[in-house]
Amino acid sequence: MNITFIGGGNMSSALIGGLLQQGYSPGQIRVVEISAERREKIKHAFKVETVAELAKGVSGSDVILLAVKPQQLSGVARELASQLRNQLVISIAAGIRATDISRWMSGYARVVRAMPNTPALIRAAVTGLYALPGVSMEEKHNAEAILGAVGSVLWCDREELLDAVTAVSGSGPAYVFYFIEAMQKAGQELGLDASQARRLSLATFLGAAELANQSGDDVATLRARVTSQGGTTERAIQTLENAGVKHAIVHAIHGASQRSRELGDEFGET
Ligand SMILES: NC(=O)C1=CN([C@@H]2O[C@H](COP(=O)(O)OP(=O)(O)OC[C@H]3O[C@@H](n4cnc5c(N)ncnc54)[C@H](O)[C@@H]3O)[C@@H](O)[C@H]2O)C=CC1
Ligand SMILES: O=C(O)[C@@H]1CCC=N1
Repeated sequence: MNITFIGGGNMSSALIGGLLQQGYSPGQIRVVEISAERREKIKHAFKVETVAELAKGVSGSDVILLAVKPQQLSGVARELASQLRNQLVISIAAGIRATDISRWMSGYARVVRAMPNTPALIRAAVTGLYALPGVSMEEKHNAEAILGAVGSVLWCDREELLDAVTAVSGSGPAYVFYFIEAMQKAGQELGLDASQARRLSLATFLGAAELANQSGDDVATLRARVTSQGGTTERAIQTLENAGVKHAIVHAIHGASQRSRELGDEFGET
C-alpha cells in the first residue's frame, strides 16, 4: 500500500515514524508539504520522498492521508477532487466532518475520518475511526491497517462520536503531560533533583495505567486501595477534591469536544 500524506507537520511525523518502525518502507510513503523547511526536515528524518505539488504527490498512491490544519482542509480537498482515482482518503483533521470533505471533493464517497494521538510516534496511539457509508469493507481494513500500525483503533458508528474521541484521546496526551509536569514540579520543590522527579512521575504514570489496564477492578477501586484512612493519599485527594480538579478536568474535556464541533461548523458546511 502506497500512502501519500498531505501536510508534513507534527502528526504526520508521528504517524510516519510509527509506520516505518512497523516495517513500512520509506518507498511506500510520500509527503506533500508546502513548506520547504518542513520538506527538508521530513526527508532528513525519514528518508521518504517529499514534494510541493499535490498532483505529483498523489499520483500512484493507494491512500491519501489528509494531515493539514482544519482551517486548511477545504482548500486541499477541493484541489484534490480532480486527482482522485479510487484512492481511499483518510482525514485526521480535528472537527472537520467526513460529509464536508466528501462534498468538497465533488461527492467522493471513499472518506474515513480518523482521530489518532501523538503516541503514534512510539506505536502506542489509540485512534477513533468513522467511515462514510460509501467506504467498502476492504477500504475499512486498509484504514485499520494504517492507523493500526501505530497503535490500536476503535470504530465509531456515528460521526459525532469523533468529537468525543478528539476530546478524550486526541487531545488526551496533553492532559497527561500537564499532570506529569505538576508532579515533577512538586517533586523538585520537595528536594528531588529533576531527573529523580521525572523518573518517579513517569514510572508512576506507566505503572498505574498498566495496573488499571490489567486489573479487573475499576479505577475508583484501585484508587481506594492506595488511599489509607488518615494517610498521605487521603490528604492529597482531599486537596484535589476541594480545589474542584475532577470537575475542572471533566469541564475541560467537554470544552475540547465543543471546540471540535465548532471547528466542524466554522470550516465545514453542514
Ligand atoms: N497534534 C496532534 O496531537 C493531533 C493533530 N491532529 C490533526 O492533525 C492535523 C495536523 O496537525 P499537526 O500535524 O499538529 O499540524 P502542523 O501544523 O504541525 O502540520 C500541518 C502541516 O501542513 C502543511 N500544510 C499546510 N497547507 C498545506 C497544503 N496546502 N499542502 C501541503 N501541506 C500543507 C503545513 O506547512 C504544516 O507543516 C490537524 O488537522 C490536527 O487537527 C489529529 C490528532 C492529533
Ligand atoms: O489540538 C488540536 O486541535 C489537535 C486535535 C487533537 C490534538 N491536537
